[in-house]
Amino acid sequence: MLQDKHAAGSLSDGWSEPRATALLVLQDGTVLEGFGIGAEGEATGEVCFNTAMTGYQEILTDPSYAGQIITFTFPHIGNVGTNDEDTESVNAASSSGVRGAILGAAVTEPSNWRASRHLDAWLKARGIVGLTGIDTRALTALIRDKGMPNAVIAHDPAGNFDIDALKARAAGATSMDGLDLVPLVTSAQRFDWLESTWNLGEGYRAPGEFKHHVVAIDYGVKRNILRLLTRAGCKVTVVPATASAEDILALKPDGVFLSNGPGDPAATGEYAVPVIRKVLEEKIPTFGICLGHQMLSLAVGAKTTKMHQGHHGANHPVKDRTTGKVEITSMNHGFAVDPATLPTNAVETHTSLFDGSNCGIALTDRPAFSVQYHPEASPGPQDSHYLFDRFVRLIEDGKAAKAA
Ligand SMILES: NC(=O)CC[C@H](N)C(=O)O
Repeated sequence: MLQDKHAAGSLSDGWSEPRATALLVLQDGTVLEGFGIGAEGEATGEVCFNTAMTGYQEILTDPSYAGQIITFTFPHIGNVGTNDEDTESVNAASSSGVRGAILGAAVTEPSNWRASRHLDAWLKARGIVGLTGIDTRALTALIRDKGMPNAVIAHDPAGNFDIDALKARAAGATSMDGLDLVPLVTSAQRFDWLESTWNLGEGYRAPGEFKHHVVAIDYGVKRNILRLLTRAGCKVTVVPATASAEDILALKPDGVFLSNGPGDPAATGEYAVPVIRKVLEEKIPTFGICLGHQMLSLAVGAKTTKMHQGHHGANHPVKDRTTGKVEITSMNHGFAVDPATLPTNAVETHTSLFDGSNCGIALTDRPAFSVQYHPEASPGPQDSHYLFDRFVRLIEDGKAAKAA
């Protein structure tokens, strides 16, 4: 299993191995040696494992990972480099997403026609501290057994580390429980999403072609969600997580979207729930993804709990109980809605086939539904794109009912 060469505080045996330029120090005092990549310095956060085999740039730029360090179970990360399109964060503040990256194999020279930058330089530019050469299988097994630990990654090309101090910082790191991390990643101001540069043909809509107006509450929204809402015919206005219900209603939305985002949903719910309750009172069609799902669930009175190891990957099977169909989904969450706490006006529509956890709800007395996983994927399979059409149908039904 994991070796702790540093139990006695010495850095290496002094002659047989190249000197470590980065250390991963877990809260229980376990120390793993590796080679630093990306930004130098230290990163502290909760370590979770992601099992996706592709899409590392989208994963590393998903604002939902703020406050976390990702260990990739797929060993070869970085071999297609990075590019200018696969960034999921929407605004500059979202560069404060994931804090650290743990990789198995050393990063090779990029080999892909889209690559514009080596992963190492890209990580450095985004301030993400990384290390390679870690036994990520053993680390994943440890997380599976003990849950997601807090940890510090320290990267120093000279290999000078104060191990006792690092151990103390890892042990003293703030728990994710109770942390509202949305302020780190939400947009500072309202804006209309009119990204034209992504368009490569199919799905593009010029501003005049939009059929519906959706207000997206930005708890850390991913770019591909905005793209898919746009593709479904919606003009999207993104508002900060702190926008009041009055601000949102003044925009006269046909639908409201509750985005994904980082941290403990219960903490964000303190200010998000009252806003969502007012939107629901107005019977505005509402769709939530991940943190947005947790916010809708909290708004109707359900509870969220912290998961043992969370779900982070691109191959999670989920059953849509309304159709009986199984979809392979993209997931990234460390908290879950406790289905036993759902009120009678909320039904569980989706369930994880890995562990039976709640993956979606729909309200019976309001036009609102949400899913715990990421139907926009990015990365991941596109099985769940149908949910964007489901949202648009809800909007169209709402408009038809108003007109009648
Ligand atoms: N992707 C997300 O929106 C994550 C939601 C929440 N921060 C969780 O970990 O459960």
